Amino acid sequence: MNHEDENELFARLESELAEQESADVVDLDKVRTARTAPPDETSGPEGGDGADDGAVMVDSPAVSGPGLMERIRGARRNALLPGWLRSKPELLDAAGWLIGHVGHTAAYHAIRTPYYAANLAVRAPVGAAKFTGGVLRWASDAEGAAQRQAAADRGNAAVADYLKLARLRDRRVRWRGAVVALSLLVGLPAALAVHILAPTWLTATAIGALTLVLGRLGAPADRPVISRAVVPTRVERLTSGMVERALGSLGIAEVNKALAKGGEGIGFPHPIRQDGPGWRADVDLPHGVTVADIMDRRDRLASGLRRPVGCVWPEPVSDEHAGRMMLWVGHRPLNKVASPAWPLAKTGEASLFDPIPFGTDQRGRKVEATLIYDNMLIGAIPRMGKTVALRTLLLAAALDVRAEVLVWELKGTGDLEGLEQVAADYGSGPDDATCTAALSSIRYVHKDLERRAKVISSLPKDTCPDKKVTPELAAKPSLGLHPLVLSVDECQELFSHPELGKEAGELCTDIIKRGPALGVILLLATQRPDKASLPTGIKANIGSRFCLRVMDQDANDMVLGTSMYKGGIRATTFTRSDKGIGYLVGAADDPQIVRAYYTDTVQADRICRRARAARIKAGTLTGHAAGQTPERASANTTLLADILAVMPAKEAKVWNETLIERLAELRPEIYQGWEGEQLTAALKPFGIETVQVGKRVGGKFHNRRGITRADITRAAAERDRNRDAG
Ligand SMILES: Nc1ncnc2c1ncn2[C@@H]1O[C@H](COP(=O)(O)OP(=O)(O)OP(=O)(O)O)[C@@H](O)[C@H]1O
Repeated sequence: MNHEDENELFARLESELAEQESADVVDLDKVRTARTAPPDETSGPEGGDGADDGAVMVDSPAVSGPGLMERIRGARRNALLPGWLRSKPELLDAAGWLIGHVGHTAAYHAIRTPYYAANLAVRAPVGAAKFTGGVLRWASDAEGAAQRQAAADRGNAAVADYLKLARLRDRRVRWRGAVVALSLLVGLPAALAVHILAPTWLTATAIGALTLVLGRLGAPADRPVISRAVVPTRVERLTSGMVERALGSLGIAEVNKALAKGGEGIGFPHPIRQDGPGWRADVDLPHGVTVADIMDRRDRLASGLRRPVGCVWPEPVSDEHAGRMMLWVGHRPLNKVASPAWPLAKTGEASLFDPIPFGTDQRGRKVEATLIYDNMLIGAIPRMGKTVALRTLLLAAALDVRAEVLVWELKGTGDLEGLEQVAADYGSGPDDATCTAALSSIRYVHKDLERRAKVISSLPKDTCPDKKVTPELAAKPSLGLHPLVLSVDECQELFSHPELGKEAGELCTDIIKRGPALGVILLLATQRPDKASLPTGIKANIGSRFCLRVMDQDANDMVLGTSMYKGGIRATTFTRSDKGIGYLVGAADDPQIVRAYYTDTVQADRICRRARAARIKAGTLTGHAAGQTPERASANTTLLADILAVMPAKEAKVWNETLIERLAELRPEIYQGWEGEQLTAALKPFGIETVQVGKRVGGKFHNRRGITRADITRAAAERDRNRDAG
């Protein structure tokens, strides 16, 4: 393009730009320069305006991110001492193991000492012969015989060598013979002198020692006299190669691609190290692979590592990216490691305001749970350890003398019967009567929420600044703000009850929502964590969850919370023998794998006797345990009066549905939406049964469930009598 062309182009450009409404001012010199300058790497594909704005590259060559100080401040500090030295239980565990190991070895050999002695005595003659033969061979320079023979066999060519060797032998035999002769000359009379002059014990010790030495010498190399007290199991050290090999065996395409590239995609941000009784590897999985993908294949990973499944525990690292995996490989399967005793089993009291010992993690470290301001749901398939875990929490509650404990065990096997001696209310059985009583107990707790809320709101701000129960407030019996623990084992029996379930679910949901600040703790255990047996409100609001083995994703998420399965927290990976082992969510920031402490019914009974004695001393034994009628509440204290109000005296019997319609008109806030079964259940605690009521409607005769007015008046009179007497 010549100069004229260029001028024409810029003239046109100038006029076009002048026509634009925005009338942007363009620096023509710059545009000229841009045309003549070499193409700028930073300009975008559109050029034009971009040249002026200085388009930004997607990947800036400039170093960005936190500065030096920020990086130094954000750096992770390694612990001064190894984990096992900082954790008392781990230290005690290690010390206990060492003492046990040494003790076992000593006892093992002590028992076998007579056998070892006899064995050595039998072998001593062989040993003596071996010793004599050895001395003779040494004195006669037998070790050089082979060389001398070889030199002799080579004939004249090796005469000089032979003569040299023969001279060497003569010299050796001469001085070695002298040593032997001298030893005999001094040794034999010395031995004789010891035999005659020394006390018997010294002679016996000398003969014993000689026998042992000769016996040891006489033992064949392949049959040692002393057998091994412990056979160490060889645990192969975990290496990055093993981890990569195991990951490669999972059939995950991204991992295989990363490994095919030479392992570039799998990283190890920290060295693999010993962590408690196992190895810990921090692994950066290939891009796009999440820890959940690996956890899903835990059994295959274990196979790839050539370790039992119970030894292999991959976990996400919550404050890292989704591909950072903490792989812990134990020396022994978790379910084979002896479970430590519950720390409060023999002595001690508990405070529900402090963390209470609940179990241990894979590394044997104590895991605690704080019950106050919280609730807990425990779920699993049958026989995995729900009741045992619940019992541990209840035993801790029993050991806090301030706590009022209400125990409902709806299986009927008496797994929690030890707690009857401390419980303010107690019941065992899956029958309707127990479920009804449990519901009354729940109503009592629910009603108490209101009282507690009123007490707290009436307290001055300096006594109760956070508007919640504190240990100081709980210690004042006049306020009635002590911890109130309500537990329902096999709660599915109640929640899926055709008549009682709806009300129980609603009340428990309310207790879960309002109870924590008011010192009310709800503990639920279920073996059927499904929609029908676990009201949504409970599932959504419960704070802490412990999920032992379950069979599918739905049950997992029902207990642990929505999306836990997707996040890799999968109680489905536990095996049949992982009893008492589960995911504990909510007790700490991250989900933890915990083996709950195990206490059997005999131990539980003993602990409860201790707790009862402490409660008697503190004057806090109440209700059922104290032989009093437990405090329970009926569905509605005004129900009887309400029914009498809507059922005129001339009407002897009325259908449930008609009664509900009238009640709903009277008090819609209470009775709206009630169903016939709910009314039946609400009347049960008063001892009122529904009956068949026949009625003609539109010329047709209908028979439906209904209520007799006489029953209501009788129940109301009885209640009033009791009230007056009380
Ligand atoms: N923490 C534990 N450590 C070792 N073994 C345990 C542990 N918890 C439970 N077990 C074993 O599992 C068995 C069943 O426990 P538990 O009765 O608590 O199960 P469950 O889930 O409540 O059963 P179900 O659903 O039938 O009531 C116990 O008898 C015990 O042998």
